Amino acid sequence: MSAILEIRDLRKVYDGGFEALKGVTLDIEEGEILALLGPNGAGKTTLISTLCGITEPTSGTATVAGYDIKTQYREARKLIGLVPQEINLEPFSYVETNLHFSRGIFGKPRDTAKVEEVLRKLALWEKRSNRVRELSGGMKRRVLIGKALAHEPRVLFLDEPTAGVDVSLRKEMWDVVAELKKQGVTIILTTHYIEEAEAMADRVAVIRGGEILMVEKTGDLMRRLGRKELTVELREPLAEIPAPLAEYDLELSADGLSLTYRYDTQADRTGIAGLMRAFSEAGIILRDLHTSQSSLEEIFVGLVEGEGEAQ
Ligand SMILES: Nc1ncnc2c1ncn2[C@@H]1O[C@H](COP(=O)(O)OP(=O)(O)OP(=O)(O)O)[C@@H](O)[C@H]1O
Repeated sequence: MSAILEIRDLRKVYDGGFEALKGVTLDIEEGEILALLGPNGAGKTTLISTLCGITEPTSGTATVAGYDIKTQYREARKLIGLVPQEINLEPFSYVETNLHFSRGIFGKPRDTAKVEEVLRKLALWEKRSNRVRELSGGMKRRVLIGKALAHEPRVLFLDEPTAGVDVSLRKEMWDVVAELKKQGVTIILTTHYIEEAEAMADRVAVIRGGEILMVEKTGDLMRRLGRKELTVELREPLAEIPAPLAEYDLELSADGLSLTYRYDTQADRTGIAGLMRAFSEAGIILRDLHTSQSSLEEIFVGLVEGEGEAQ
């Protein structure tokens, strides 16, 4: 896979001096779903708006399929579809008309077959002749996605697709996103919910205070989320991990004086009792023990705190 979006040291300082993006660098692979996870005010919308050309970056660069978002704005923007957070549809407009109109804005010729394809993909074909006001909330959100897809973009931004929607609608949205991924669309979605990132995303980028704190595959992230570390200080240094301890996930420090054991707090058994027995059988004398949470947990605790402050 190759990167379709390359973001390099992107900064945004708003008029008045507030620095909303502090040098964001990120690559997004073609066909992947990336969740941008962060508390209120983290800079998620600013990042999306900057990439879509709604907000000017103060410095740094970004390219979409090689096109620079500033110097080759038109080419770059054509490749992007943006689904905003708010439902901003004209209530009396017809579903199908919205999609035709959207294609027109991007200078694409009228294409009934293409619009039909998008409407079918979003299970909206039966509703094509309905007015927006006659649709359910979930359908309206799908029309927004349809509008964003009508000009055949390669990258789709979904800004909080499920903010304020009920559980069944949230699941419906997850299914729509999964279907789009199958069709090869690259998707970047913003969310406050770890659960949502887990359900949809291939990778998660955590943003806070205008900085990307980490980017990681969703599966790895979830595995690490429930993990803790036990550090065992030894009286005598070890040259290597002794054979009786080989079955445990242990890491020996460079000075040989401490061993770190990672365990899953959500597992039925942490394995600590067995590990302690193995230490004793191997004749290893312990000086001290302490546990710590993995840094990822700290990041998430920090995120939750950040969210609390903003509300
Ligand atoms: N036009 C603006 N002028 C000045 N500051 C702004 C402007 N737009 C956003 N900000 C500030 O930039 C920071 C990032 O805002 P942004 O909307 O990007 O965050 P977000 O992560 O999308 O938050 P939310 O989850 O609440 O939508 C916030 O502190 C916000 O107040």
